[in-house]
Amino acid sequence: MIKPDFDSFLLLSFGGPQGPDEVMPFLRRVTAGRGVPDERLTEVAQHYLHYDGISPITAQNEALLAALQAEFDRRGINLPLYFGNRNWHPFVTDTARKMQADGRRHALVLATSATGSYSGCRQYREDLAHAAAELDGVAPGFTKLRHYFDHPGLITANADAVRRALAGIRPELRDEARLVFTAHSIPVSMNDSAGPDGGLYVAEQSTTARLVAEAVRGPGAEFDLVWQSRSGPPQVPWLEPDINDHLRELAATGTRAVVVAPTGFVSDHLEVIWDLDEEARETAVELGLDYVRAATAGTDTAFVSGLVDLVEEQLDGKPAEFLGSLGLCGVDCPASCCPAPVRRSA
Ligand SMILES: CC1=C(CCC(=O)O)c2cc3nc(cc4[nH]c(cc5[nH]c(cc1n2)c(C)c5CCC(=O)O)c(CCC(=O)O)c4C)C(CCC(=O)O)=C3C
Ligand SMILES: [Fe+2]
Repeated sequence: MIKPDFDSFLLLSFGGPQGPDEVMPFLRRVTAGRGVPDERLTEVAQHYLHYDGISPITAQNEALLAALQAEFDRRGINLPLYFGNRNWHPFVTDTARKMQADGRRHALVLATSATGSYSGCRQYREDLAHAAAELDGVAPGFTKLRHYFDHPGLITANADAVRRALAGIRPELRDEARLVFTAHSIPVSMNDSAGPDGGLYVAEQSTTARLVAEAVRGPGAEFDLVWQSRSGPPQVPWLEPDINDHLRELAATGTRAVVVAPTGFVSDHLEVIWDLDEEARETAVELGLDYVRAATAGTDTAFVSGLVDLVEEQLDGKPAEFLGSLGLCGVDCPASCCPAPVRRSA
């Protein structure tokens, strides 16, 4: 295949409400056809309203864009940057229309999910396809960058954050503090069908967690990978254990301190600050655990530089460094990979 001439860059993300009136429309949009019960929506709406209905994710993506722009400038990469979301303004369809009007023909796309799974990879591909289908005339081409769950930039940023978090644990408990990594829970069936051979989501999340734990504490370091932010109807199995149950289990078996690192997310968005800084912290306090939450990669310089390495990998065909052994999945996914779940009504 002839390599396309890339002329633009698109940051593709989830989106979040920017005021109280936007909360319910946003939640209905996210969960349309997904069988998420109304009680769950009402509960999640309260989490957003706790922050005046403003999800931090949009400002965080704008900060990431500015950091990427600075790194592009530093390296002489001359691609204009665009930003679009799946679920809220700026919608990727509107962004694609703007790109078309600006004469852009082929964009490199960075999704704010570092791993495979329907929600984190295939659905973003669908979002791009829908956006292109909405346009009159020739739509820009979109080439998604590979998954970066094992990229040294992401690992370094998270390892530095875990070290800073450990420094916040009482000195006498620091060495014994348990390293607990979290990622978004997904339905077990979604993990079973993730990647060319299934199970890719858990495999990639485990790789990130292991690489970060080993960067901090050396080869063979112990760690736990658990899940947060479960949605869906109660009768459908999702990945377990939940972080709160896990903290109870740890406390019951003698753990006195934990650092919780949400390595499954790239910014401190609402699911991080609510589920970990409010809920899980409260659980930990009740249990008498020392608890410090590590920051996500955000605009960490190692992370941003690593992302730009992925851009350069596409521009000059030079493979970027990666530490894991799961290959370059995320660049040329087979069509059968990470299929959409069966739609259901609430
Ligand atoms: C794998 C994954 C990621 C990580 C990859 C990625 O980053 O893309 C992620 C990220 C995010 N999820 C987010 C928010 C929500 N996710 C929900 C619901 C769901 N998430 C799912 C999966 C994931 N989600 C799934 C399988 C559902 C069930 C409905 C469905 O099958 O689609 C719901 C509905 C209400 C509820 O929580 O029940 C909300 C509000 C926000 C924004 C936070 C903010 O506003 O700052 C972000 C970044
Ligand atoms: Fe989600």
